Amino acid sequence: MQRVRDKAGECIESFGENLKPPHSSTTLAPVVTGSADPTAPDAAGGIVRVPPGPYFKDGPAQGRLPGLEDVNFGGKIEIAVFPRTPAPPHLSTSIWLYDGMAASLLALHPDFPADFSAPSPPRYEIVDAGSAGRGMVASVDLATGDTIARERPLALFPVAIAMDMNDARRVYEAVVASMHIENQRVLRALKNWKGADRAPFYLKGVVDTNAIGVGALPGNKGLYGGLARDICRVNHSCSPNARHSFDLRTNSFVLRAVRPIRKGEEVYISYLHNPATLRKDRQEELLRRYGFVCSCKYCSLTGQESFDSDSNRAIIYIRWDDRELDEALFAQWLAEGAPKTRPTAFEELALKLNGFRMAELAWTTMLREGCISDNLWEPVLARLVKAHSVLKDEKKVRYYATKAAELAVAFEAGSEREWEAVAKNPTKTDWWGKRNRALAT
Ligand SMILES: C[S@@+](CC[C@H](N)C(=O)[O-])C[C@H]1O[C@@H](n2cnc3c(N)ncnc32)[C@H](O)[C@@H]1O
Repeated sequence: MQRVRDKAGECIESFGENLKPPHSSTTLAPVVTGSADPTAPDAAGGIVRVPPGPYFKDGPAQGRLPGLEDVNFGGKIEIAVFPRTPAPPHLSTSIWLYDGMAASLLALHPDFPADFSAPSPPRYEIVDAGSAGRGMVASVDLATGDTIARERPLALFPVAIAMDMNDARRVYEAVVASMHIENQRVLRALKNWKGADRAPFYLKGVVDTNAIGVGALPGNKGLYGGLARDICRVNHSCSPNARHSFDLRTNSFVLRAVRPIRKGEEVYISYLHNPATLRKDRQEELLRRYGFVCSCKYCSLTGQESFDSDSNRAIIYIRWDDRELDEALFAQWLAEGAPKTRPTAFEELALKLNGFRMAELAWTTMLREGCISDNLWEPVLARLVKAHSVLKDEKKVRYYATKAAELAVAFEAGSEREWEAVAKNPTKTDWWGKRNRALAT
């Protein structure tokens, strides 16, 4: 993993550690360089080594940057502006690339960046969000799985960079200088919440504060992060109502609702590795990695409510960690059926812990806590659909399969069609009536 080091060799924390898993990376094709339109930073859109120019300077930047040629750490660095034809600022992205990466990118996606469509009219507004600064609110009612925003990044950067800090600063400046002047203005408006003590230089502070996960790009294993005009304004919640992803082919961030969001409600994503952890651990992680004290609804709870919230997170966390045991218990429940007589106190506990009840507990806890775990929703809903199929409860099978279909869209699981088919024909699954014994409740 590459890391920024300062002169003394000290490792400087890099941004974007919350980034989502890498995209598939593959190989090669040449990139055209040059510029046809002198008013655009790189109208030809291929690789250019851009002039150093002071970043945030008014006026287009173009041409070659002699001063960057000696910057060569972990491979040669190039700065590419895409697309290759003149594009309006909101469709133009500057990318910090290492040797061979542009060719790899174009080999994988020769039409990179492919066209995409964003919801029109827009479904959000950027507003003042109080102590958290600016934030995004929904301007229409949104259902689970709905696309809230789709946006091309202003710039993409490697998450961790191994080079002299002053060299790193020059490359950052060169990336910004290569950006369309309007995009430089947008970048200038983004906040640096890191402060001098947490970022080695101002621009890195801006990137570290605002970058969103992209994953790995073809031709390099390192993770990338990107800045975007509006999606960067989405604040964090430990119970987020939205989730973002990056679509490499179209070079666009996608923001989707993971539960219904009402018009006027703020949109939140999670910056955490795993939001299903205790409040003090979440707060510690956010402070350490992002330098802010979380003021989300769940971190602001006090007394019994805060205790209950921690208990809910523990249930979600444990269930996530406990898949194998869960499977064994579910198999046991299937094989043995439920007791037909009223259970004793001890048996009642055992009944609560069977594989079916565990799934119910995990699902209702996730709903109560507003925290849909990305690793847990599908196995849990699959379990509930199977269990209710076995019990021939058509209504419940339909309900849980519909929830799964919606979440499959929100989490881009690719299984929405299968879930829709189950919801449509609950009695046709291979689990229907498989265990022909009633569950005692
Ligand atoms: C990616 S920016 C989000 C947009 C930012 N609010 C703005 O004004 O541009 C991340 C910064 O927003 C603030 N922030 C985001 N979520 C927060 C939360 N739950 N509690 C407090 N501050 C938060 C922090 O200062 C954080 O460094």
